Amino acid sequence: MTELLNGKEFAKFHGQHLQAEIDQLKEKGIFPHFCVINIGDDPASAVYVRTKKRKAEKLGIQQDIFQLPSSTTEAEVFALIDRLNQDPEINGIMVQLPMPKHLDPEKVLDRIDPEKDVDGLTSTNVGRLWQGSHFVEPATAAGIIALLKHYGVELTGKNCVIIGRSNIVGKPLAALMLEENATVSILHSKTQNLARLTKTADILVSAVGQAGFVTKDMIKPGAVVIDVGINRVDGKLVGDVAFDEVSPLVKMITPVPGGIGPITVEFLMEGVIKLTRRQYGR
Ligand SMILES: NC(=O)C1=CN([C@@H]2O[C@H](COP(=O)(O)OP(=O)(O)OC[C@H]3O[C@@H](n4cnc5c(N)ncnc54)[C@H](OP(=O)(O)O)[C@@H]3O)[C@@H](O)[C@H]2O)C=CC1
Ligand SMILES: Nc1nc(=O)c2c([nH]1)NC[C@@H]1CN(c3ccc(C(=O)N[C@@H](CCC(=O)O)C(=O)O)cc3)C=[N+]21
Repeated sequence: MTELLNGKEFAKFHGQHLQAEIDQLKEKGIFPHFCVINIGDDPASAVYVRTKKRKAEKLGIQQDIFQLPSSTTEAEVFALIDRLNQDPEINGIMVQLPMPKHLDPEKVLDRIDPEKDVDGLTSTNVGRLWQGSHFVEPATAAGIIALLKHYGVELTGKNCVIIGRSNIVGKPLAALMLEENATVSILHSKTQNLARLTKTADILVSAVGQAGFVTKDMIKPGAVVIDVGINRVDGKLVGDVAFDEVSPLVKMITPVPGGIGPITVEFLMEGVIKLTRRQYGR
């Protein structure tokens, strides 16, 4: 029998622990506060920003959303980030991706104080991640590891194959999987004979962004499949995995929607709380 890894439920479960932590902080007079900067009018980003807002509201985390026009200059974004970096009331900052083409995402993200970097995407925090001295992790990667542990999936010595090498998903997940003693392969658009490699996966993660990308001929029977992809097909939300043909072959699989998406949002909030604790701990 295939087990469905229910991200929505896991996020709810995890949220209860997080809520208790937030309540404790509030008793001490500490009110976690984070900011989302969204530049431009990408429709998907608008949805994610709203989802984060709802989640933060539910948990009682204070938050400000800065909606900037797509014509925003680098100097203007820097000025805003600098102001938030210096504001002692603000514990976490994130800049929604993608940003307009004329802005250099690496440069913009690097303007964030690493101590307030909720996404863990500043070069300092990426370095710490690969060094094993990290205090905040990119939310999707952290959430995937937590989900697998929650469902009792063994990672030590397992072959983990990740399709996609983005800074936001593929690379950070590879770092965390290594830390969990998995043997990691990262596949991308120049990889030859993809299926030969995906068939070695005990844990297969797809973060490509193409509906129907992972098909049954790419699967080792009994594998655990994590579908990070978010694609809209005829107005419907689907992942990268051809779910109907793949799911009967596997031990466990995440659905889309209701899989990694809700977990990502949950772990972004956890990032805010971790950073808040750290700022008050010093
Ligand atoms: N559920 C969630 O919480 C989240 C979901 N997402 C979703 O995950 C997906 C990936 O996002 P993100 O990581 O930002 O993606 P990017 O678009 O930055 O990267 C996609 C990756 O897929 C690789 N790729 C593209 N085509 C192929 C191919 N034919 N064969 C093998 N590899 C290929 C690319 O390779 P190359 O590097 O060579 O170009 C690249 O590394 C998207 O659908 C996004 O919406 C993203 C973040 C969070
Ligand atoms: N700086 C930055 N950090 C991010 O973490 C970040 C980002 N930029 N840019 C875009 C990606 C994507 N992402 C998702 C968040 C929530 C869902 C989510 O909640 N999905 C729901 C469905 C939501 C819907 O209905 O559209 C689900 O899968 O069930 C999905 C994807 C975060 N990202």
